[in-house]
Parts: sequence; structure tokens; C-alpha cells
Amino acid sequence: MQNRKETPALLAEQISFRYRKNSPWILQGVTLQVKAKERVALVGPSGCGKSTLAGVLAGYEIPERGEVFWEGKPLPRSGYCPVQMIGQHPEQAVNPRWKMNKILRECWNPEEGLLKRMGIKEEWMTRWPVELSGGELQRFCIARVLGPETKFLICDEISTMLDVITQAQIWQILLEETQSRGMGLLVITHNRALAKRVCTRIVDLSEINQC
Ligand SMILES: Nc1ncnc2c1ncn2[C@@H]1O[C@H](COP(=O)(O)OP(=O)(O)OP(=O)(O)O)[C@@H](O)[C@H]1O
Repeated sequence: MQNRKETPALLAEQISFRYRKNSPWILQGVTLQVKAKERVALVGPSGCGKSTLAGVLAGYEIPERGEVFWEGKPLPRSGYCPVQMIGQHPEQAVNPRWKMNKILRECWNPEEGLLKRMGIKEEWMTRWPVELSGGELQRFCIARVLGPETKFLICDEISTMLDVITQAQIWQILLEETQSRGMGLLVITHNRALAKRVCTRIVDLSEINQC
């Protein structure tokens, strides 16, 4: 029983990754373990590979060496990935030819209560992505990954371009939702104060990456 409890929910084991054969390694021998419900901040200097590691952990990028495990099994190569990622640029994460209602309900059908808690207004549903602000669009990107099949969330600089009030609102909602669902979080940020406020542990990628 004790062993089962100690098994990390998310395990990246000895990950080595480069974008092209013969190009420089971005990640080398990176091992990261996150327990269920743990909130970890991933920090490190610009260009050290934080977003790249996030892409590997969410299954967007396949490492040349090593493997990512979710609850002891390799990440699925097809179908819905239990590890989902939200990025810094919501406008790049949505289909510009879809209206917001369709974008929101692409993977699941969020209930009205969640939309209200997220501060998503009914009148935004019939708009195109370009007709929303960055903060409004980011709320949709968060709501659409909070479906029942998402077990772990990676937030890659999600609030960097938002004003402080919107940042605070978004983090409060995210913490409430992830805690009530028992989801773990990996928060990529340059903001140490945010890392300390939101997370229970801070990992500096430059200390675990052998590049
Ligand atoms: N698609 C790509 N193709 C080739 N190289 C890339 C690609 N994306 C990122 N890189 C390179 O990989 C390295 C790591 O980039 P990455 O974005 O992961 O760093 P980061 O730590 O998240 O940086 P920042 O804190 O500035 O966001 C950089 O040298 C970058 O130029």
C-alpha cells in the first residue's frame, strides 16, 4: 500500500530530446517525478528547455531517449492524453475559423457552473477568437482542458501577458478547480513569487538537465 502511494503520478525518465537529428540536445538525461495532486513549479533560465520538456510531458514531442509515464504506463501515443498543456499564447492554440462555442466544446461539454466560475460570458460564445482579449481567450483554453479525462495540467507561462487582476483571477480559479478534482499541476514560470504562491515544490531545470 505504502509503495503504491509513493509511485509518482507523472514520471519523465531519463529524457533526451533534440528537435532534429544532429542538432544540439535540448534535454539530456532529464528525470522528473511528480506525485498525484502535487503542484510543482518548473523554473530555469530562458532557453534551457522548459517549454520543450512541457511538450514532451504532454505527448506533443517524442523523446529520442527515455520515456514519460502516467500512473506507471507510457503516455498514450494516440487518443486523449491525461496530461494536458495550456500555453502562453491562447490565440495560437485555437482554430481561428471556429467560433468560441465550438472551440470550447471540442473535447467535452463543460457545465454552466464551470463557465460561470471561469468568468466566461454567454455573449462570447458566438464570437470568433480574434474578437476576444487574451485574458478572455485564455479562460476558454483553460475550461476546455478541464474535462474529466484530464488528470494533470501543465501551465506554460499562461498568465505572463495578462494584467495582475486577471492573473490573480485565473490562478484562483485554476487552483480551486484542480484541487477539487485532485489534479496535479506543473507551472512553468519566470515569476518566483508566483511559483512560491501557487506551488508546493520548485524544480530548476538547469539543475537536472545535463545539457
Ligand atoms: N520548434 C523548435 N525547433 C528547433 N529548436 C527549437 C524549437 N523550439 C525551441 N527550440 C530551441 O530549444 C531551446 C529550448 O527552448 P524552450 O522554448 O524549450 O526554452 P524555455 O526554457 O522554455 O525558454 P523561455 O523561458 O525563454 O520560454 C532553445 O534554444 C530554442 O531555440
